[in-house]
Amino acid sequence: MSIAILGAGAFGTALAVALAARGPVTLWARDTSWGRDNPRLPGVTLPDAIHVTDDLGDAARANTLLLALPAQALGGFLAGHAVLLDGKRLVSTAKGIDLSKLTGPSALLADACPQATVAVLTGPSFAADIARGLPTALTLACADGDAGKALQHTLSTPVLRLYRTTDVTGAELGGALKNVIAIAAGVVIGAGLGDSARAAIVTRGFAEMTRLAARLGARPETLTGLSGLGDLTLTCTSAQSRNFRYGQALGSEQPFDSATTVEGAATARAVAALSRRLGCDMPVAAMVAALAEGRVSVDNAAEMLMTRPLKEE
Ligand SMILES: NC(=O)C1=CN([C@@H]2O[C@H](COP(=O)(O)OP(=O)(O)OC[C@H]3O[C@@H](n4cnc5c(N)ncnc54)[C@H](O)[C@@H]3O)[C@@H](O)[C@H]2O)C=CC1
Ligand SMILES: O=C(CO)COP(=O)(O)O
Repeated sequence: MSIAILGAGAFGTALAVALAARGPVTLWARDTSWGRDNPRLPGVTLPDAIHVTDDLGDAARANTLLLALPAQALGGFLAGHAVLLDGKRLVSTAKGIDLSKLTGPSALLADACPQATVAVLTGPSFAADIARGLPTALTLACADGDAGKALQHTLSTPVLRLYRTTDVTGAELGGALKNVIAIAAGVVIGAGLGDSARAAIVTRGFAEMTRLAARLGARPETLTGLSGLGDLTLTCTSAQSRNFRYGQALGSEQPFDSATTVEGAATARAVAALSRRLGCDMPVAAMVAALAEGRVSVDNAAEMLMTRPLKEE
């Protein structure tokens, strides 16, 4: 099975390093001027088994293509290149909800490439950890159980352990929504509101993650698995997380580098639109969207969440 990774950001590069332990991997990037040392993943020199190319036609000859692009870039990329990808095994690593279509990456892939086998790779995993060969467990979600099993075997290594599910909706929503809650957790810590408040926002955030996911047809157990609770735990507790750090900057009114990929900001806006459409109450996500757009202050956001009507848990 030949493998290519499309997108040489931190995660695409880290996956290439991990999979190169099993055999040759092609890594496609728009710009390959960095040679064997990708500034998106500092301190890692690519092993020889990775073929780096800026020729998408060359990369797309592989039969398994991992799309490691940000969620808001995926639709535009597919609009330009779907013809090269259709019919392949396509695995998205994007953790977000497309703002214009209000869908996850699997629907974008299926719409653009109707003959492809579509899957999602998600779960708790920092690129730097994967690139260092630290043990990591992820979820491979594919609606076609046999295709999912084949992909699980193709993409697992001794240190990259993939569990599989056919619940693509649940797996990709877990990965997208945890980023929104991680921003909220970062805001709490950045604003000095304390660890107790963080535990509260993460738990209530998880409640609304499961509520929206259930409305969209996800299975509850998927949300309590690696792709949901697992990734929520990681992202809300680690300063390695860009979403958490962005939240910290918002909470402490510090500047944040706008070139950093922060999936949860756009996804919070997408979730706010979805929650209005579905009549599904998502107060933490709504507050993250308002904070990211500068519509409320941190003090107001905390007060608004604390003074909502009292209710059963
Ligand atoms: N970094 C991490 O630890 C993890 C990231 N992810 C997810 O993987 C996805 C990618 O994240 P990262 O690699 O970390 O982001 P990144 O910001 O490091 O890299 C994004 C890459 O996508 C490229 N790109 C953007 N738009 C493009 C387009 N239209 N065409 C071609 N290339 C384009 C950029 O040039 C860049 O190389 C995100 O959805 C993220 O949530 C998932 C698990 C872990
Ligand atoms: O998805 C991730 C870890 O599982 C990476 O999180 P950040 O995008 O917040 O860095």
